[in-house]
Amino acid sequence: MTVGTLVLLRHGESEWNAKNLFTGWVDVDLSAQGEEEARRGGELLRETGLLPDVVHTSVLRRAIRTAEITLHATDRHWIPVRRSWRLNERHYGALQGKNKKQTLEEYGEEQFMLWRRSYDVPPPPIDENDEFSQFGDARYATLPVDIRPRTECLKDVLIRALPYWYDSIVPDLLAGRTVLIAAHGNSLRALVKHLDQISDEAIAKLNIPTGIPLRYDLDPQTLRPLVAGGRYLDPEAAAEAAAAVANQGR
Ligand SMILES: O=C(O)[C@@H](CO)OP(=O)(O)O
Repeated sequence: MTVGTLVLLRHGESEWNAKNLFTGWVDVDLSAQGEEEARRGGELLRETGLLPDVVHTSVLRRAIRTAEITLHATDRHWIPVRRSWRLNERHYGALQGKNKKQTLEEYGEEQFMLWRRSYDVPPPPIDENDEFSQFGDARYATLPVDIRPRTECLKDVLIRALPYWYDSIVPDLLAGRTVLIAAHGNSLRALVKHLDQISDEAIAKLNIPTGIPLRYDLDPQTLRPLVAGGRYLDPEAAAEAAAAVANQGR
């Protein structure tokens, strides 16, 4: 059995990353720096000859635009694209729209980190009528109300992402394709947790930088990574940027 190559890409810096706001399902755009990061991501793919055959994104603008810019830079703007809410960022509940630094000051380090990085503690749910709720959003209109989240912890994200992984992404990999997933910090953390079998405790320390492609070569039988953690196409920039993500709020 053969297997294709998996490339994970967190969207470039968004306008709300730049303002240090919890974002989740709020559909903000890329910042100018984020657009530049997406272009650089595409250049890295082109330089290393890692040309995607198919792309999967969330239904959020920052991932969709990152995929477009990245593919444009690799001259692969024509490949098939599939989108699913199952690749969306983790729904940040009532924290959506709140400043990370102020939240840290108001609730303290322990609570802040529980909400931000614990595996199974979700933030408080968002009110349906909150200005940052997605309850009336047309793109989720066909989702039954009982699976439309009001908040999510990382475990919830993994549970809703796995059906898409197995039903839509794995078949592309088993067809030998190079598969690009353009998604989000926490939906990618959930996928990486699954692939690398990271413990519930250890996943709290894993941060994914914006705009740097992460390559995974997989065992064709088990679909587990041949190299744990995969390989960033620019490892030095990735380590520096991941440390900056870890320090957000401080
Ligand atoms: O705000 C968010 O939606 C995410 C990603 O930007 O933030 P964090 O890294 O704090 O989980």
